[in-house]
Amino acid sequence: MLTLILFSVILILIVTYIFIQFKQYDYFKSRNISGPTPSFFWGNLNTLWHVKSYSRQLAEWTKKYGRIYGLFEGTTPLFIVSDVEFLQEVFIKQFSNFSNRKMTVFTKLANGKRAHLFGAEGSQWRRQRHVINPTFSALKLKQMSSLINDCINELMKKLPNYSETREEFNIYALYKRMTMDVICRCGFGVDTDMQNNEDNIYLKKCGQVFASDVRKLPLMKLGTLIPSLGVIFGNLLLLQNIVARNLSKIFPSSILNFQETPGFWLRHRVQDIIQMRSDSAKQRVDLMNLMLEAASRENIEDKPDNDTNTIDRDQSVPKKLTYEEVISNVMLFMLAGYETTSTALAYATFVLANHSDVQQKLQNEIDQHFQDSGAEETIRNPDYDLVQNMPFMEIFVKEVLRMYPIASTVINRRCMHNTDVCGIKVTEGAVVQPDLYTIHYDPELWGPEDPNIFYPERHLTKRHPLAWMPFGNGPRNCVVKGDQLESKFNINEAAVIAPEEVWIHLEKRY
Ligand code: HEM
Repeated sequence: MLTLILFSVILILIVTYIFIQFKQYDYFKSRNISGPTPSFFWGNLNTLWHVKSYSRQLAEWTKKYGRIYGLFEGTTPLFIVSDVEFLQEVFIKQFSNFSNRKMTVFTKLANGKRAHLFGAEGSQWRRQRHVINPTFSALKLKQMSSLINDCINELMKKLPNYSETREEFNIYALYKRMTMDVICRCGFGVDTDMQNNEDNIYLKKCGQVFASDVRKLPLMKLGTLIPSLGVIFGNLLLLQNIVARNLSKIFPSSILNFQETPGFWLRHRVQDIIQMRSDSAKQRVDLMNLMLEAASRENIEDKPDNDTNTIDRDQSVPKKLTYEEVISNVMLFMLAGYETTSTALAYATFVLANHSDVQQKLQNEIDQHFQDSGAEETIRNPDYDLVQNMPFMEIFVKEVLRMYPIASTVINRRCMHNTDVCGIKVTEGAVVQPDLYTIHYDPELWGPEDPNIFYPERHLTKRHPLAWMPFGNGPRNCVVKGDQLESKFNINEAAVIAPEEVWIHLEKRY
């Protein structure tokens, strides 16, 4: 009898679960929004996990289903949008309803003590952004110019060898090493020399972090499919790493090769460095120091979310970070800056190699500035102000990132409170994901010149505020501001759309 009751309860639970799942798949139909057919349990993930490019697939579906269509990650509904008015509502006007990103296993894991700016939510995010925003001010970046220039000069020493032999070489690899040196010096406080030491362990570990697509880890996939169990999968991932780390200490040369993931390895190194820096009296101007100045050993109580749309003007937010948060953010800057910036530089080089007219214009502007400034020191060490005064450089960079929006997949917003956007009901938990390729190549937004052509001057015409968003948009955009574009390239996520290699050959001008 008891067996029969138990069996009936389990059966009812399974049937209810299946019924709720099926019902969820009516989400877009009930709103008259079309989209590719989801399959039971997976939603559209089975397709998305197997396509070569997530962003290109979204653009393909936009051609078929229109400017707003629906997808499912497991049972989570995703609005895929290339309608800029809708996006303006979500990213700017209704920011308080859409202040967080899509939930991932890492977001769940990072919630609480360990959260960094990218993953933090609500009032914790607001406090962190309040502290970190000034760290990326023009003044602070200016103070870091010499650290950055040293790394660029190291790269410049290498390039003449290639122009003399006129051999083709993969410049992307050199950019990666240079970018990592910059990040380690500015963010990490370690004077690495990866450009001359290819075996550097930090370079290897960072390379490994990007080589493996974390979204495809089995525990990450499970967390995406069943978000309600995300905390459990996240903690299993953490446990797996703690066990591997301790086993590798006990059996350092075991044939079983116990290893924590590269991300966890990096986190522990950052922890050691922060400890050293906090104990040392020596000061240096870098991102780590700027954050350590705001670090507190005390517990920080965040007030309940007050739905403020502004960050800088809100004086009630405490200007403090915990040590755990400093560690997480140093790690974040390292990962957020490395792949994005080196890839952007690689695309910029690709464009210059293919457009001699653009190359010439940029060269003229640079030559002109150096002639005007005259001083030998400025020529060797161009600073932030000099680079800010180059209008063609600015539109060139903007056009590179319009055609190659490298971090488009990380731009999304999760609905926090049921609301209405442009007449469509969006419920708590649903995600809005812009289809950036369609937006950036939309002739209505970017014409009359063909958006498929590299034409920097198109940025001289005023466009829709949401037509260009390689750094996202609204209060939760990239922490390095738009007016610091060029320094972004100097300063420096598997979400980055990157080429494998960029082979070029150099010729001496004189
Ligand atoms: C070409 C270079 C870069 C590109 C294309 C880029 C792109 C992006 C994008 C698309 C986002 C998401 C924005 C949104 O959701 O609206 C983002 C966020 C972020 N980026 Fe960047 N980024 C770049 C460089 C950097 C650098 C150098 C750093 C720091 C060292 C950085 C730190 C961050 C942080 C901390 C966030 C999270 C902001 C928040 O949630 O409040 N990025 N970035």
